[in-house]
Amino acid sequence: MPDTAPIVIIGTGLAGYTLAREFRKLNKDAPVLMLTADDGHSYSKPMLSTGFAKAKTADQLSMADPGKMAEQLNIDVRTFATVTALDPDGHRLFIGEEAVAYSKLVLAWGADLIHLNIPGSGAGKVFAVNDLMDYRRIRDALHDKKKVAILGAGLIGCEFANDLLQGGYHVELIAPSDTALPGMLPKAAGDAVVKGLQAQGAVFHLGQVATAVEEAGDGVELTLDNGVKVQADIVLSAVGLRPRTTLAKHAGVQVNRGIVVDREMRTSAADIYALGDCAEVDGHVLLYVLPLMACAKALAKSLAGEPTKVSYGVMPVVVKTPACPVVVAPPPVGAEGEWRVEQSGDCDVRALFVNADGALEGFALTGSHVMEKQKLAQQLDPIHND
Ligand SMILES: Cc1cc2nc3c(=O)[nH]c(=O)nc-3n(C[C@H](O)[C@H](O)[C@H](O)COP(=O)(O)OP(=O)(O)OC[C@H]3O[C@@H](n4cnc5c(N)ncnc54)[C@H](O)[C@@H]3O)c2cc1C
Repeated sequence: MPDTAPIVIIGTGLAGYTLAREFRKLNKDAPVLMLTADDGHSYSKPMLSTGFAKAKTADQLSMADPGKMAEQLNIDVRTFATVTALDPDGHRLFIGEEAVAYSKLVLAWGADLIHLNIPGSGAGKVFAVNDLMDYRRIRDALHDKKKVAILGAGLIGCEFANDLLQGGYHVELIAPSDTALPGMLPKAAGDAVVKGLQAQGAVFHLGQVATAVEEAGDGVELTLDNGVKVQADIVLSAVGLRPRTTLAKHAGVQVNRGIVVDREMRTSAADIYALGDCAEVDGHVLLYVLPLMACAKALAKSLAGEPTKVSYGVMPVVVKTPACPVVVAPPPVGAEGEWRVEQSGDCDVRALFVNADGALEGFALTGSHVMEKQKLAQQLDPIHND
């Protein structure tokens, strides 16, 4: 490895750019090279599922182009530079045939969309949104159109349903679950979200999967497994994300559900770190902004010479469905206990996850109960206590 090799960060999402910004606060001039497979614009990904309601174009959601980021942070940014392999022993990575040396390497390359591969001639009208370029594509596809079929009723499916409804679109959601946000919320709270979105005009096909997607006129027709046909201008697939692990695994870096890192974001390979949607930090795979911010701050210090462990506090997740507001602090994986649910009206649910000793381990709040977030969060133990 040449002495002059830069710190290389792969990924210019919130994880990559936040790390670069935090690092520059501590070290003004160590060379940093950022590589990204996309156009390198800095944007807030959570805003993508609020863009139709606010009538924002992709350009309006971009906060800075890569040139501006490079100038602001005194870094190099290479766009449309897809890393194809890692060579941890040689302290190199590859962009196709080109080798790039690093002193330290940070993997901030996010998560892959899960694709369903539904058979039929309409596959070209199935979209998914996981970055600003996807958002640009779906906005273009929806120009002058009115109807969207959404596959999946998880966080992203429900947020886009709410957003598209607010933007004036007709929305039908198709999901195999029996309620919204399954796995994240107890059923009563998921049902409150379903009712809230229905009140805004959404049509739900729960307990169903799409078995075919065929072109029909300018749009598509989906066939559900109960035989029902759903017509739409386009389909938005929102069936989930999976941390990107393939290149790391091929390079012999330990992966599990995500790229395995300790609380200093160190992978199993020397001088390689990971954070954000691709990382499994101390056993936690949390595809949200607050965890990656905490990781970026800690890793910036470590890269600047002060080894620092990340400390996760209590990090409730706000689901952006104003039709039925939701805040959830899921109980720890494997926690034993029960949901105690109180409900008033269609949309107002307070669900508390309580263990055998009566201690609060998690909560899910909808409607007017979201106001209780702070009070309840104070009663939860942080993920890390030190
Ligand atoms: C619609 C939507 C709404 C959301 N809303 C919220 C919310 O309200 N609150 C919240 O906390 N979280 C929310 N999230 C999740 C949150 O946005 C993500 O956890 C976070 O943005 C992930 O950032 P990241 O930098 O890890 O990954 P990404 O933003 O996905 O960045 C990955 C980067 O890596 C690059 N890359 C990938 N592979 C390669 C390669 N081989 N070579 C080079 N570059 C590569 C990509 O081009 C990109 O630059 C939302 C997510 C979505 C999709």
